Amino acid sequence: AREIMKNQDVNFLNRAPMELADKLMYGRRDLGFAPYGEYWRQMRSVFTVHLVGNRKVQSFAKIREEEASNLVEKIRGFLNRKEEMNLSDMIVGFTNDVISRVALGRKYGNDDEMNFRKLLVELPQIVSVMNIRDYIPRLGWINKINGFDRRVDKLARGLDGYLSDILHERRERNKHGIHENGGEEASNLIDILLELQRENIENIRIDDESIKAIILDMFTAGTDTTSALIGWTMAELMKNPRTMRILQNEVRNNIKSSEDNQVKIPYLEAVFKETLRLHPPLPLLLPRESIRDTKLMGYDIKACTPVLINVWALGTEPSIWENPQEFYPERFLTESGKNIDFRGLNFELIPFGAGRRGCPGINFGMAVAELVVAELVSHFDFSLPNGETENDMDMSEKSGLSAPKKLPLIVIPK
Ligand code: HEM
Repeated sequence: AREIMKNQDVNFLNRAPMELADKLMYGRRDLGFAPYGEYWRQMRSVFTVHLVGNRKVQSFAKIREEEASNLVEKIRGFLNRKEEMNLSDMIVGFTNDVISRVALGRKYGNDDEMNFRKLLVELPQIVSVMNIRDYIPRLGWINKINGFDRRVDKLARGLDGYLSDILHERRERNKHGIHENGGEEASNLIDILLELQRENIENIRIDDESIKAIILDMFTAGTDTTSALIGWTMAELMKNPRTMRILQNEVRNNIKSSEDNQVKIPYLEAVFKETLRLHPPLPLLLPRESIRDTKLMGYDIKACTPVLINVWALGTEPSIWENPQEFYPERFLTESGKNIDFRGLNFELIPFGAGRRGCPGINFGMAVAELVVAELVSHFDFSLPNGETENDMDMSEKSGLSAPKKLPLIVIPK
């Protein structure tokens, strides 16, 4: 992993071509699936500087907080009824609402918008399917027979229709230069992209298809990954009541002693590192591809060789980690453990990848995940339904490019 993403990063900067990305992301005009080259470089700079840079992530704090409060209120609705609820579905809905508000400046109210929401939820699920045609082209006919091709075409048409309407609507609204927040600064990503398009900043030519593809990136790359992380964190906390109790105490004490909910809680960070170690949302990262012939640890690698990096194996490798299958956040609080971070420098823990093609949305995703988990564990205790205990919990993953929990997490809140 270090050889590919650090020492020879420049030789492995391409993404392996994926048919679904061609169809759904306007011929790979997004960032995540764009082939290596000038267009990718420009979009990467637009993304990291203008869309998910630190200042931007901070400016979306209010949206995160409002949506986390909405989730807490929804869960409160279950309290008196003592009913079980599907926490996994609620987490997916929450993540989607945050990203929709940030990206599109809107939430879903009427039926038409709810249809769009359904498509946005379906998008990352479809993209994460291991498409047989990418691996064994001769078996591609299977996708025609089982209806997969039709489903993808319908999804692409549906998304494009809604996104074109939204672009038109935002252009009309922004004609007078007044943004939703009444200020001069655009408050959502689609407005920022339209502004960049108008002003032709840094000589980057952004057409409508680039805007639509970049917006879809937020949903493909941002929602499934972030909700898988939140879902796994809650599942591991339910499975490990000792850890849940320590975390609840830490969070509740911190909230009491501080007005500022941006404060870092070391135990919460350790819980996230431990979850990302055991359940990386993209266990094989996003497939890369070599851009030229090279020699890798003595082997000859041809140009255009697809590369998969098994970060799940790195996170559970017994020669690196003590009791690797045990959920034990304290390992990240010891003298040696506290220096291990997930930002691409410590190759034993690289759930966000590393190097120039590493995830640009780390701060965005972690800000959403940290806030909502802190809110959930500080407001509620949770138990399992039907007298189940933590030993009965099924912790298997769904298979695909992303790996959320296979069975939904059903809980009773108190
Ligand atoms: C817990 C949440 C997340 C995880 C675990 C995650 C993980 C990853 C991984 C493993 C990659 C591939 C890295 C590589 O090839 O080295 C990636 C790429 C990417 N991620 Fe994330 N991600 C998360 C959240 C987000 C969010 C919230 C956004 C958007 C705001 C985002 C946007 C992207 C984009 C655009 C790329 C492609 C970058 C490129 O190809 O240049 N991610 N992510």
